[in-house]
Amino acid sequence: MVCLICVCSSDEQEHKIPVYGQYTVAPHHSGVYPVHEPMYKMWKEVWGVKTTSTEEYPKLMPSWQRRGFIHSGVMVLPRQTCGLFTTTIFASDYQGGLQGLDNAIQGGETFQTLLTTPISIFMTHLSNYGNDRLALYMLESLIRFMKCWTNLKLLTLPPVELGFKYFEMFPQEKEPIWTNPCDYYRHKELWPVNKTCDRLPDFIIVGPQKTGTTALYSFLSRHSSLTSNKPSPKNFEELQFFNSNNYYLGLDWYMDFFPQRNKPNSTFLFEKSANYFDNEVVPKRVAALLPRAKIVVILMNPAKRAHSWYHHMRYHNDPTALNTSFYDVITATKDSPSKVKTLQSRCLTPGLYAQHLVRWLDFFPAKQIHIVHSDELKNDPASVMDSLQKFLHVQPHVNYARHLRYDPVKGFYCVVMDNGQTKCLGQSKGRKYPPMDSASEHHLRRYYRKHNTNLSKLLASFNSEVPDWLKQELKELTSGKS
Ligand SMILES: Nc1ncnc2c1ncn2[C@@H]1O[C@H](COP(=O)(O)OS(=O)(=O)O)[C@@H](OP(=O)(O)O)[C@H]1O
Repeated sequence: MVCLICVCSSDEQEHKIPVYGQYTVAPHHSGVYPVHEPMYKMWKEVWGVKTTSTEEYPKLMPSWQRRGFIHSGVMVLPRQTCGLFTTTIFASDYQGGLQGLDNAIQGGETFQTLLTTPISIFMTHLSNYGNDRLALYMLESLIRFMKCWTNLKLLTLPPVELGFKYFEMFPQEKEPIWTNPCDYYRHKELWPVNKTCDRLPDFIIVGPQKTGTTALYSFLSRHSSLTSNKPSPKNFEELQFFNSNNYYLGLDWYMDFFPQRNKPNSTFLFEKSANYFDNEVVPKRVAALLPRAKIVVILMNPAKRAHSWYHHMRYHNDPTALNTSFYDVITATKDSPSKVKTLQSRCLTPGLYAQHLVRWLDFFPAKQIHIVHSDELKNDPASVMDSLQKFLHVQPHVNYARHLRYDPVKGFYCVVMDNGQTKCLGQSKGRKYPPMDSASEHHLRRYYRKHNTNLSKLLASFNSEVPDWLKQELKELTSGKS
C-alpha cells in the first residue's frame, strides 16, 4: 500500500489548496527532532496538533531508514524527499531540469521511494504551487506512472488518519529512541543555540538492586571531580530514565537533573539507577544516547541478592512478600498466585547475570564496562574505589582509605566527613534479617548453577577476577554437592 499526502506551508486558502487541521510542520524541521519541548507543548495545548512529519528521525540518511515516533501525544511521521524545495520554483531549477524531474519520476529516485516505502509523505512548498505548479506536475506524473507501470494500489488518507494507520502498521515505532543531538551535524544545527549536550552523564551505575549501589554512589559523590544528578522528587537519587515512563518525558527532562559544566570535561557527571542492569530495553537506549558512556555493574552472589531484595520488599510492606515465605516465593510454580509469580520473577531475574551482561555487550564493548564485586565493596571499599578511578581515568586520584572508615555500629564502611565524623547510609541499607534457610539456599544454588557457570566464563572478557563466592559455587558444582 502506498499513501500520499501533499502538504504546503502557507497561503493555502488563496490557492485553494486543501488544508488539514491537526497537522503541522516546523520550519526547517526545527524542534521536531531533536525534540524542542516548548514547541510540542504549544502544538498540543494551543493548536491541538496531532501529527507532524520530519526527515530527520533518526537521521536524514539513508532515506529508507527514516522512522516515526510519538512524543507528547503528537504522532511524528517519517517524511520523504521529493526534491522540490523552497528554491526549486520552476522545473528548470530542478537538478537536471525538467528532464531530471521526469527521470526521477519515471523509474528514478522519486519512483523508487514510493516503491520501497509503504507510506510516503512528501512536503512541498507553496512556491512550487504558486509558480509553474511544479508540485502538482510531479505528483500527478508520479501517480500516473505508478498506475501505468506497477500494480500497486495507491491510497491516500488525511494526515491524522494516516498517523493512526502508520502506527497501526508499525506499532514498534511508537516509542522514540533518543540520540545525542550533538552526535550528528544536522541535529546539532537544529538544536536550539542556548542548549548544550553537555548535561549528560559520562558514566552510569546500572545495578542490579541490592548489590551496594547506594554505597558506591555516595562514595563517588565525595570525589571533587565527580558530580551526580540532582535527586528526583519521585525516586530520590535514582532518575530511572532509561527503564521507565520517564523516558517518554524526553531529553530535556533528563538533562535538567545534571548541572551545567563550567567548561567541557571539567567534571564527570554520573547517575545510578539500580534497575537498569536487567531491563531489556535499557542497553539499547543508553547506547543510542550515550554511546561513549562507561557502565558500572556490581555483582554479588545472586542467591544472596535475591534474599536481600525479598527483605527489602517486606520492609516496604509489599503485601505479597509479607504473606509469603522466601522459600515459597522462589519455588513458586505456574499454578501459584500471579502476584507470587510476579514477585518471584522480580526477585530472581536480575540475578541471571550472564544473560544481562551479554545484552549489554550487544551495545557496548567490554572495555567500556566495569565490574565491581559487591563483597569487595563491603569489605575493602578503598580498593574498589582505586580501580574504579583508574577505569574512569578521573583526576585527581583520591586515596579513599582516608575518606572511608569502618563503623562498628553500622557494620559497614561509612564516609568520613570534614569534621572527622562518619556518615553512614540510612537504616534501609544494611538491614538485619534472619539468614537464608538451607532449603532456599539449596534451591537457589541449583537455580543459578548454569548462569553462574556462564558468568565465570564471561568475566574474563571484562578483565575481572572470579570472586570468591563464584569460585565456591563452581567448586561445589564440580564436587557434585548441588
Ligand atoms: N557501606 C555500606 N553501607 C551500607 N550498605 C552497604 C554498604 N556497602 C554495601 N552495602 C550493601 O548495600 C545493600 C543495599 O544495596 P543497594 O544500595 O544497591 O540497594 S537498592 O537497590 O538501592 O535498594 C545492603 O544490603 P542489605 O544488607 O541486604 O540491606 C548492604 O549489604
